[in-house]
Amino acid sequence: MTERASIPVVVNGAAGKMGKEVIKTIANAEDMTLVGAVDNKPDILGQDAGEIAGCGALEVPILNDLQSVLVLATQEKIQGVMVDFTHPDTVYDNVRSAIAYGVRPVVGTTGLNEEKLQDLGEFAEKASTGALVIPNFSIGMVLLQQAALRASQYFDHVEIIELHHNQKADAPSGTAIKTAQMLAEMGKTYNPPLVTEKEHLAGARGSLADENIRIHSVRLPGLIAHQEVIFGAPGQIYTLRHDTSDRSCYMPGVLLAIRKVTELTSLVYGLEKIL
Ligand SMILES: NC(=O)C1=CN([C@@H]2O[C@H](COP(=O)(O)OP(=O)(O)OC[C@H]3O[C@@H](n4cnc5c(N)ncnc54)[C@H](OP(=O)(O)O)[C@@H]3O)[C@@H](O)[C@H]2O)C=CC1
Ligand SMILES: O=C(O)C1=N[C@H](C(=O)O)C[C@H](O)C1
Repeated sequence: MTERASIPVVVNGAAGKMGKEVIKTIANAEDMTLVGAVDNKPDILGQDAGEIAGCGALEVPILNDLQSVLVLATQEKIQGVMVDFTHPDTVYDNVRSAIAYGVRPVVGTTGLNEEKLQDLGEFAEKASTGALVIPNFSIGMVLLQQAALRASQYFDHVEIIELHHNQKADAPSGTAIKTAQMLAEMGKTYNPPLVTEKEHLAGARGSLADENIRIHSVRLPGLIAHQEVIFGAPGQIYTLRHDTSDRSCYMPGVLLAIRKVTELTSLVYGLEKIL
């Protein structure tokens, strides 16, 4: 029997909340090998990524130099994959570096706007390198978005509320932005105004996304990640809600993305496109 070669994976943001969960997951995946780990938290540099993630030593030190770690992902039979859960300010550069080294990015980090996504898409296309940008890896969110698209055929009024832990750097969430984009792609403008509104406190009506969809962001300790899409029509409200209680909910999606990206030659945006 021929043995399938293992996919070499580098995790960027290895000491973060998502990075640690990803490292534990890769350590248990038979078809993947963690070959490198990157983070910029000074106190953990040089320490074993598995020990930091809480799954026991993996003989992979956490380093602070993405370029040299990417090289490690190019030494194996199969082209490597970089999983990125870092920060909105750094993700664009990380993805460009990975593609430049021929390492396929699987990006969970939010904050890539349309212009940057377009630019990365063109770069990946030129390099014939697969890349996945996935604002939300949970299956429940994909199902919520699909239900929202169906509801949008019947409701003209909709608003989005996203609620997250208060360590989140960006607002609104990447998921809420993607949900609004998907609703906007249905080819209609929502929420036709009935009155002239005046905000007595700036931001009271949330932020205005594509096609007049408003997004409201809540940040509180005790929350993880939650989203409501609320449709309204005379005499009725239809509410879709997704709640995350543990970051393990993202891991089946992350594993799927690592496997799928090795088959792609361009950039794909959204988990729904690879299910
Ligand atoms: N797509 C999805 O399903 C999900 C996406 N996310 C997104 O993932 C991202 C990370 O989230 P989370 O894990 O909660 O955040 P954390 O802050 O817990 O983790 C991020 C880690 O990356 C490190 N880091 C920051 N900048 C760099 C850099 N330039 N190079 C290397 N390491 C760096 C941070 O170090 P330091 O603290 O020292 O800066 C930290 O250890 C966010 O954008 C979040 O929105 C989160 C959950 C699910
Ligand atoms: O920061 C988080 O936690 C999350 N970020 C992603 C986003 O911004 O949509 C995904 C999920 O909501 C968790």
